[in-house]
Amino acid sequence: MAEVILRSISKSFGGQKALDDVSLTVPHGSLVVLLGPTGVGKTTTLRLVAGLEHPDSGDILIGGRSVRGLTPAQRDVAMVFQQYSLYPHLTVRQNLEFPLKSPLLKTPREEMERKVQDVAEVLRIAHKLDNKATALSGGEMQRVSIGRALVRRPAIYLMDEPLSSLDAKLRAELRVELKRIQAQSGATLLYVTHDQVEAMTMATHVGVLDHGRIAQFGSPRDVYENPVSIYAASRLGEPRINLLPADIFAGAPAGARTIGLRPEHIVQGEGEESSVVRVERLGDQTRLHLSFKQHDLVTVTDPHTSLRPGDAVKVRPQDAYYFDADGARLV
Ligand SMILES: Nc1ncnc2c1ncn2[C@@H]1O[C@H](COP(=O)(O)OP(=O)(O)OP(=O)(O)O)[C@@H](O)[C@H]1O
Repeated sequence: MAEVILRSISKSFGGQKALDDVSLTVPHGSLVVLLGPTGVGKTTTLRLVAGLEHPDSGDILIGGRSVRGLTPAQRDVAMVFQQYSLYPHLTVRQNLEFPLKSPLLKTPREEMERKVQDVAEVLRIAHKLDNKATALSGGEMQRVSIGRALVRRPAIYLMDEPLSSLDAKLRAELRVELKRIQAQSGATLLYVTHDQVEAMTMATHVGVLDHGRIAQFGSPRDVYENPVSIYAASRLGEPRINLLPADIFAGAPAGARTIGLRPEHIVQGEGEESSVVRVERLGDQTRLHLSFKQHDLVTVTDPHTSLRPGDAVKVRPQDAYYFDADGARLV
């Protein structure tokens, strides 16, 4: 496993800048999640590290060595794509063995069998080892694709939304498994997702991408608690951060245009009056949709609340964020 460094990477397709001067370090043994909406350059970043694309400028180092000019195989990366890519004519076992059969690795038969069995068990596909890859459900195929990466110990694993095609239960299970495997084995992983729950629960570091630039890089907790901008603040947190005109409450600092309130920044039962629009019971969380001076506010409340639509609730901000007219954080 190795540290991966991107140094001032830029990449355009036609006239369109996909990445604009991106510098990023994926520390040895870390799980770095690239987070951002569609089209910000997440997949392009992975493809550049893998050697499937080449930067217009900048350099990529894996284990301290520039990989310029090296083929994907020479870079020793294992990539899992959003869409499974299996050999359909082979069985699950043969698909999982395939990466170990590379002439470079020369894996002994016994070790290969053990690795395949271990990975199949972790990914809950051991009972399907002798099935043809085509005789699997979509979720099973995706687990085999993840397994094909995990049987190896490359310098870095690159994963592009590997769990997005799985159902919610399996996604939640594999999220925990992948994190456990990574933490136990000390693997280095660069992981792309839209899913903020994956980012919050799996990442050692989060890189928030905004139109081909790194908007913020830090631990998930740091990005959540200390966002540098409205954009970064909006990437994490469910329900999403509430954004209102800064002067809607007294006490906004000079230059503030927007106040950002996460649910925990809204004290209920004190302050100014709002009215309940809806109480949304999600099982593990009860959300309170409020109307405050013509603005919507969403927060969480006691699961046993007796509040009903039309009721009045007092609210006041506590430790809120303030942003300037450009969306940059002030305090
Ligand atoms: N091969 C390509 N040819 C032309 N444009 C491309 C190519 N690959 C990416 N792009 C463009 O580069 C930008 C970044 O794309 P990229 O796929 O990296 O985004 P992303 O953040 O991974 O999005 P998604 O979550 O939808 O996969 C987009 O504007 C995309 O249209």
